[in-house]
Amino acid sequence: MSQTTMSAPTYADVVDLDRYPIHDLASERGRRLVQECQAELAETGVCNLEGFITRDAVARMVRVAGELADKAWSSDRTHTIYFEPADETVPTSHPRAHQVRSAKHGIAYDHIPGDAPLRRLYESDDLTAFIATVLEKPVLYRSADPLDALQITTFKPGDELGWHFDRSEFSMTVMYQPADEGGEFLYAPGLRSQEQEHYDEVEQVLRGDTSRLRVLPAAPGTLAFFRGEHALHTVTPVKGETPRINSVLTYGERPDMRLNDLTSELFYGRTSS
Ligand SMILES: O=C(O)CCC(=O)C(=O)O
Ligand SMILES: [Fe+2]
Repeated sequence: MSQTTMSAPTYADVVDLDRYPIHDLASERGRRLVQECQAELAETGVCNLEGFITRDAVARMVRVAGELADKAWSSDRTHTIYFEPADETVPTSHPRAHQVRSAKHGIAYDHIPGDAPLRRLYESDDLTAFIATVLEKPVLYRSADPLDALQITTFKPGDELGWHFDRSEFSMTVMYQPADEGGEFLYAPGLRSQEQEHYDEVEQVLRGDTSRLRVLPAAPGTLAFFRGEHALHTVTPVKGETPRINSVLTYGERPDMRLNDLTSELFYGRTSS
């Protein structure tokens, strides 16, 4: 009797594969998972997969973050929501001139050990293929940025991430430890598009209009993905004692995607070029 053997994925201990069979997308359950994600993305602008990362992998990543704490770059700076220099030709209330504050502690990709659970998952082609399938992209690439492709971020009390559009097309976030209070991911899905900047709508959000905003649920082990290039988003200031710890995994449709020097200096204190 012949038997088909499939070798276990290199990230089999990292993902709850019974619930989220990203190693077997062609199966009926795999196809259903893709369809559910697509429906959620279409409806809410985000696909939020609770319990995607195993409890053990979450605990190990919290440990890795602690062990690498002295490698983290601590930033506390203002910047524009586009991560570009402020436009001095427009009024200060205009989105191109508006300044926000970001303060966080970022451990760059090149510091994360090769055997860390999230690094093994990020570097697996299965995860990239899963996202590409959900987004109906014929091809998708992991970021080519040696610092920003994958990182671990700690937000301590008072830290926050100001309103912004991502420089990368797609991001995934993985939550390891939410804050007791604050540290919420707020977003306005599809606020701008490839064709249109929608400055008026952006300015309304920056002025405090909450009508377009959604909150992303953030239990430990949740993996979420969204089009951060088009959704204006923020992480609200962390309150209480527990630091918020998560990772961002970045992707693009081009194989050569990297941060601009301004953003790299801001979040890692160095550039990779
Ligand atoms: O920490 C988060 O939940 C989001 C991070 C983010 O938006 C970013 O790094 O660009
Ligand atoms: Fe972002």
